[in-house]
Amino acid sequence: MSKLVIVAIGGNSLVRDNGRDTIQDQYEAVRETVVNIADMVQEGYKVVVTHGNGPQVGFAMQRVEIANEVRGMPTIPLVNCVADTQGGIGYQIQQALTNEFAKRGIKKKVASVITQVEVSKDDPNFLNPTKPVGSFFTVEQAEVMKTEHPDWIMIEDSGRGYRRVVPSPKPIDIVEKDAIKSLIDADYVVIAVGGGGIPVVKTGDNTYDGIDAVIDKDFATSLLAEQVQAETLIITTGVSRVCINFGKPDQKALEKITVEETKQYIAENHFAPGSMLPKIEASLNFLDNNGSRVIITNPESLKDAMNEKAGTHIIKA
Ligand SMILES: Nc1ncnc2c1ncn2[C@@H]1O[C@H](COP(=O)(O)OP(=O)(O)O)[C@@H](O)[C@H]1O
Ligand SMILES: NC(=O)OP(=O)(O)O
Repeated sequence: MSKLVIVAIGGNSLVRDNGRDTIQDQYEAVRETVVNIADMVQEGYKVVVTHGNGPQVGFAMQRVEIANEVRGMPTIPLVNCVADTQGGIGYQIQQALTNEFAKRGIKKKVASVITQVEVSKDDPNFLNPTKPVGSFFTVEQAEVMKTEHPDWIMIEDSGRGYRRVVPSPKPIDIVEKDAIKSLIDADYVVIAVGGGGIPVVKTGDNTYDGIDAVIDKDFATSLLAEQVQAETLIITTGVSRVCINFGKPDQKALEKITVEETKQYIAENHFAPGSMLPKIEASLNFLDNNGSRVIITNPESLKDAMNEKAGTHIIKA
């Protein structure tokens, strides 16, 4: 049986125009990304796909708020916006992959699983929002947004501008993990934990309720990778390699790093919170829980990265 690889697609890598992309533009970005995933399937890898929703869920929240302000339409809770984006992006990936397989004559079925992810209502991250969502704003635009929306909390996101942040509790369990495993065993390419999963809290034995938050998809993906015993975790994002001194004149791209070196770079603050740091922490979690290797790269480098010709590779020692 081929080795199981989990590929996480970054939400920002599916958006090209900071909130002005049409659905067709978003589909085109998905289509370009799945070409690289189809290459991996064609090479014989068994693949599970996860994806982010940071930009998209922020756009959805804004649509809801504008419809409420302008037309008095009922608001939609954040947890439902997460579910909507999980369905919308999952649909695009599912259709684009199915079409790509048909074009190449690959006999593989694709299925998305609506995935609830359990969190704790006592998670301290509910009191300290850190997950950037929606568009990037200049400092001047951010000031206007804060005046218009006094309840918004905004942070600077990796030198790319200011963004609204929402609470991001840590994932504890994946409610639909058995369904996901069954589909993997039945040889499906499975799309799961979209947008980090729909955040839910346990209300009893096998009962759940939604809670407003956006789970980091890198943490949810690493938990899924552990629960389905994946061998390799690949996180695709906007950069081909992780860097130290990112954005500075002495920036250096990393090709292969050990867990110990990675911990040292974390201690030296090389990875920005809310963007690269969660990817690195999720990678270490995965390696700590029986994962073999992690690759962080951009979608177009996927195939080369599998052959160690691209990407940043994190290994145990
Ligand atoms: N040390 C670093 N090395 C490379 N990229 C970094 C680093 N620190 C921050 N970044 C930024 O983080 C981005 C990835 O985070 P983000 O765009 O939030 O993720 P996602 O692709 O999951 O939406 C990169 O595209 C880059 O702009
Ligand atoms: N939910 C989430 O982590 O999304 P991004 O990958 O788009 O930030």
